[in-house]
Amino acid sequence: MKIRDIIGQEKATLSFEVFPPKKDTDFASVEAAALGIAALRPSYMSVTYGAGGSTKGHTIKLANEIQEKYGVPTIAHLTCVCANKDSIRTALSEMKNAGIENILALRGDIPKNYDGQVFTDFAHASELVKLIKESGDFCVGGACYPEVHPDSANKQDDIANLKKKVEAGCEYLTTQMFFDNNIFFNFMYRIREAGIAVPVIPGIMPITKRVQVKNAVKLSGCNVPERFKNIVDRFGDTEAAMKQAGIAYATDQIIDLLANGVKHIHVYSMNKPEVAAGIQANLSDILLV
Ligand SMILES: NC(=O)C1=CN([C@@H]2O[C@H](COP(=O)(O)OP(=O)(O)OC[C@H]3O[C@@H](n4cnc5c(N)ncnc54)[C@H](O)[C@@H]3O)[C@@H](O)[C@H]2O)C=CC1
Ligand SMILES: Nc1nc(=O)c2c([nH]1)NC[C@@H]1CN(c3ccc(C(=O)N[C@@H](CCC(=O)O)C(=O)O)cc3)CN21
Repeated sequence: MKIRDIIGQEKATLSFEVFPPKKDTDFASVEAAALGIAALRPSYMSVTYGAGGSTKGHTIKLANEIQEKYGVPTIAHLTCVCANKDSIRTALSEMKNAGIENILALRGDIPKNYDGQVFTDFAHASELVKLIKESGDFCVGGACYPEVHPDSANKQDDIANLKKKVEAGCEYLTTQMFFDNNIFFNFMYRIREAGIAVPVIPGIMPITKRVQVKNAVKLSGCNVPERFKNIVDRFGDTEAAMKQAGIAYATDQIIDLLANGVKHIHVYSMNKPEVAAGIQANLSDILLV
């Protein structure tokens, strides 16, 4: 099923993200975690993709299993760093054969210590979006940055580039993580004013370990509010307490978004079924309203 149809319905949606293993030997544990999340029957799940197709086989296998075993629709990420048009066409044809109908078109993170050329046929996700739309009947999503992409000179440029991505055929957007909902609401105002009209799904990252704060900031440049810093300072050394607090913080953010008219929520659940289940349980009645 296409994501545009899932989010086109009246019902609110909650979706979860999983990532494939880098090493073959880790496949079984990741598979168990991903299927544990699929067993919660979220509205859909996304499966990430390593630079240059380094996890291609695992991404496709996980997405296919989630769909076949649990009937949960998936969106496979596809990144164009360290890729060329041929390798992307091959990946798309393998995805199509595995029954994957949705692709999240990303430029991708630039890998450290990569020997080859990082940008060859593609410099931006917008170029990847165009190729995917030309290559078959896929629903294509993309990423957007309420706090501005770290490589962008300024907000205006970033929004102008986002508009190009939508004009290339990107049908909906998922945001980079943020920990202050006001930043999301301001971003929505700015992009709607710029004429970007596609659905935008906030991406919420439950921080359940202290180390994730540093990583989240490094990946996204996101602002960490004082209220959130205090939580990590106080509970970050106690695993169970930090997990509970992280689930509660993410839940609180989600409830505020839903209360302000947002209908669809994506959770960066990071292969943690207990975190996905905790958030889902906290929202069980709220999502029905
Ligand atoms: N769930 C996930 O795994 C997520 C991953 N990401 C990561 O975020 C990073 C960026 O990926 P994307 O957003 O797909 O990149 P993108 O290509 O859309 O944007 C990257 C930079 O290039 C600029 N840009 C985009 N299109 C342009 C154009 N046509 N002309 C000139 N400049 C342009 C943007 O303003 C931005 O600064 C990647 O590392 C991606 O993997 C982001 C969000 C979620
Ligand atoms: N630029 C970018 N790249 C991504 O891959 C990405 C995003 N942004 N934004 C959305 C999600 C969030 N991502 C994240 C967020 C945190 C960690 C992280 O903290 N990783 C720890 C592991 C901690 C744990 O066990 O949970 C690490 O040490 O790598 C990794 C990926 C992946 N996604």
